Amino acid sequence: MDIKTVIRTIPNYPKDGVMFRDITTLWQDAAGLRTAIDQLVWPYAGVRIDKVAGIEARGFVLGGAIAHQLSVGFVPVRKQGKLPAATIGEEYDLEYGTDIVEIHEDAIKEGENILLVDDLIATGGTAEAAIKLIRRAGGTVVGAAFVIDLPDLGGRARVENMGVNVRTLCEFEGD
Ligand SMILES: O=P(O)(O)OC[C@H]1O[C@H](OP(=O)(O)OP(=O)(O)O)[C@H](O)[C@@H]1O
Ligand SMILES: Nc1ncnc2[nH]cnc12
Repeated sequence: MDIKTVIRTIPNYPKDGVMFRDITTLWQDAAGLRTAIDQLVWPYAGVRIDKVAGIEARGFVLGGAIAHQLSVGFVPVRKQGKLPAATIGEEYDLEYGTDIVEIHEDAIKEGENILLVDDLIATGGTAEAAIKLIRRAGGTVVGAAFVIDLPDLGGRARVENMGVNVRTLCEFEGD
């Protein structure tokens, strides 16, 4: 099945000029969700993965399903102030201003292999911050998996320049 055909586009959301790629229409399609999870996971067959890290909020849905499929644990990468125990954080740039993502400081152990998961990569700023966090915690990022790539925004190259292998399932040009 063609994953791209079940991703809905909402023009001018959340603001004028943005073509919002809405993955909820893929999630609500049983075949679409199953296909996306299977296609994201199969390249990592035979690769040692100790945990999946998923980025808030849409990366939680996909990352949770992938962790289950791989029979490994899941680490939430959350926006600042949402995690209850001691955290480490990393700042990243937004279009206007900055934000911070955090993980629990005991979520990843030295030497663990981590697969990073999110729904979409745009500028790559969020993924870059998550990779820095995982590395600071002692983890090795063995791959970064996304359903959607917005290639015009350069995120894939940014993450690959950090030495991380990137897997994406479809591209939307012109964002
Ligand atoms: O590559 P980037 O330019 O960093 O953008 C990609 C990020 O933006 C979206 O999340 P958003 O920050 O909108 O949060 P949400 O999932 O909580 O809505 C998306 O789910 C990625 O996490
Ligand atoms: N165009 C877009 N659609 C959905 N999520 C996004 N995150 C950043 N850009 C996006």
